[in-house]
Amino acid sequence: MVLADLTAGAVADAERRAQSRPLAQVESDALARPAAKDALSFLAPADRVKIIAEVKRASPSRGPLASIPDPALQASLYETGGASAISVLTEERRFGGSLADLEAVTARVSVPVLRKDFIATRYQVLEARSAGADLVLLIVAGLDRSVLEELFAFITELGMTPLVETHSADELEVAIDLGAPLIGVNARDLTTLELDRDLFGRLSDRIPDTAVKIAESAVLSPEDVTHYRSAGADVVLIGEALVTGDPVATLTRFLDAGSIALPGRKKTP
Ligand SMILES: O=C(O)c1ccccc1NCC(=O)[C@H](O)[C@H](O)COP(=O)(O)O
Repeated sequence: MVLADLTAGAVADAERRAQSRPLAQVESDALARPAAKDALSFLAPADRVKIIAEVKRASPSRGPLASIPDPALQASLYETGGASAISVLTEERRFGGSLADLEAVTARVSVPVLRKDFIATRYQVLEARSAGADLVLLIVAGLDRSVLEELFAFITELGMTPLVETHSADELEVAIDLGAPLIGVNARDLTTLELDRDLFGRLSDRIPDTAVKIAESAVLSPEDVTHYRSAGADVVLIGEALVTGDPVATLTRFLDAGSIALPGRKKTP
């Protein structure tokens, strides 16, 4: 199963890193960092869609996408284009990412940065904070409930914001029970890699208005952004469409396409 393999590989890679950088060291590096940015204020619902733009070199579903020799430059172009946050895929084996990418990006941009990886241990969370991350992804389908709750609390304790990712009504219930402030619905089934761009629209009404509603994956055109926005997305997370061509121009077109006010949608506290 893709998700289980990705998670096992990410945990094994973190265990390897822990041999040269023990937990006590990464913890002290994490605690020495300036406070994480308040991601919720950057991603709060507004009269237009917001975008989390992803630094993504490759993926299991699409293979190599772009070499991205300078991830910090890529991220700064995203910021120039109007992204409200940056996602950095740090998984090494199938996405070609690294913690060094994350560290380079957090050093360059002023918007919050998400560590996008297959997080299953406190060590990985501490690595995220020590590299300057403001947000950490937790995938409901990849974690036992007790681990999910523990990591959610730990991320919050470290001053970061968890983005809780779901792909079904049942997983959404878990995210809501946790009190997740940012709830993502990924169009991609991480066990089969199939895409369902309509899933967000089927689930979005169930997400409480107190949470920021994030549609993830499968945006290739401005029409896809309009589709998600019209279905109630506060934020859209986009990878593949931004890593080639001119990301500033693409983001401008995407933001224009999501410039639609959602009647009745109030700002989160
Ligand atoms: O992208 C994949 O193939 C993939 C496979 C297995 C687990 C996760 C995967 N991607 C992570 C993501 O969720 C996306 O990178 C992100 O939502 C952006 O998606 P896209 O705009 O479709 O590149």
